[in-house]
Amino acid sequence: MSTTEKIQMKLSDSKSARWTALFIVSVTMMFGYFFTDVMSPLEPLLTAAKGAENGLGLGWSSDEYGFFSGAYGYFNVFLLLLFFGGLILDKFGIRFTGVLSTVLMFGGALVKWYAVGHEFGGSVVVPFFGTYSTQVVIAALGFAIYGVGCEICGITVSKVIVKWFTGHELALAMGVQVATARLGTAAALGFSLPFAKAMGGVSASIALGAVLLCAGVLVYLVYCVMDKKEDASAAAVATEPEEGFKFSDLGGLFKTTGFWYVAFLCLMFYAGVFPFLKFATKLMIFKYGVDANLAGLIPAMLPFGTIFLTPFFGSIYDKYGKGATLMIIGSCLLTLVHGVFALPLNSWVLAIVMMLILGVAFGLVPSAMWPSVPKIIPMKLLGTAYALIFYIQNIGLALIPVWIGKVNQANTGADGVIDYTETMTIFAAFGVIAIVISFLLLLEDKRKGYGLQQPNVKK
Ligand SMILES: C[C@H](N)C(=O)N[C@@H](CCCCN)C(=O)O
Repeated sequence: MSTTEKIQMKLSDSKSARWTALFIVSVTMMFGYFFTDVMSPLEPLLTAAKGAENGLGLGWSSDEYGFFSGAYGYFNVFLLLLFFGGLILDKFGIRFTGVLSTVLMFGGALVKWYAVGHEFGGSVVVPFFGTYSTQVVIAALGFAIYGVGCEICGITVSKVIVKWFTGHELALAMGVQVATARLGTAAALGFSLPFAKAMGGVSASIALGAVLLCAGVLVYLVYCVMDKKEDASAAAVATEPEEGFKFSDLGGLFKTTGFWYVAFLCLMFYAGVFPFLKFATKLMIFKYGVDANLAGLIPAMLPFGTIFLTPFFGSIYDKYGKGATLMIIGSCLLTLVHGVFALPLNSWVLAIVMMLILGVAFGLVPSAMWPSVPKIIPMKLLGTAYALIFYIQNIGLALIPVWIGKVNQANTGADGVIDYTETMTIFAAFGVIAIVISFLLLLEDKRKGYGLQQPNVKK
């Protein structure tokens, strides 16, 4: 049999097979993203006085809400679990790590659901953070466990996509996966608050998320069957044995400057998006005077825009290249939007326009950044590389909500209204740093020839 005939036998060379694999893992991630943001639009209820808002208020402070929101990243960052997750992925493979991570997500969700649905007396001192009510601390514990699962699942899915799409439509596939995930975020931002109100409790939205995560475990098991078939077909056509992961290879990863630029761009860019979303619903109410029942819909526009734009920009990158340029433009837009949010302009129309522009930025940077990683780092280290990037990003996801929660608390007037000028200036500053890093990445690409400005699809 000729080599060409052998290559055709690989399962991932079948267009329908690789897009089916992508669809399956994307659905698992979508359920995860729903859960990640299911609490964001509930901030007005969580921070309303106990029993207020038709008995739905939980009486959390802004500081407690910030502590809880950051919990997603605590175990990933402080216990280094995400870093170990990357090593587990490279060592034990996609099937084991994927199942482990989806089960962790589901388990963490159950703990959070239990915490929010029950009354606990007293408070707990959390070293270095502050003193929070027992309910907040247990909910944060559940969210921290969930966060470990979700992040490890994220790096696993990234590796799945690189495995199936290298040499094909890699950036488009990553864009489609991210777009599907954004559907989950949009659904959470748009429906979580009305759902909680209709069902008579905040915990109802969390329960819905937990049910979806349970389905996510089952969906991933279906992917495992496909993955096994792909491995069998790849082994049948392999001409050379694939080089395995060795701990000694990590040195090369640490010495790659381009890798660090991507990691810090990721930290700064995502610091300006995900933590912002956690506070955006209340921003719309207090700064732009939007009705509390509709306020979640404006932040929900952000992920909706990216559903179309991320695959669109991904296919531009696949066909025409210019990955570093796309990242620079995205970082500039992020800065513009947060800069405008910091200004004393209170029109809700402006808020909507800015949210749409942020959606463009949020389409541009992820569509170019994630497919650029395999151009800088070899496949055998990809799990660890994605894990380290996610790790550094999680430092921001863990600590920035805590910081913003405290800033909002400090800027809350006697009437309970928050002045968002300082908060939004902080977010704008993240954008400025992202611009600088993305230029450095472009220069490094010119120096090292990673091919970030080159198309991904091989003609
Ligand atoms: C939150 C998570 N760590 C993250 O960064 N997610 C990215 C998508 C990563 C996909 C990589 N192939 C996002 O933009 O949501």
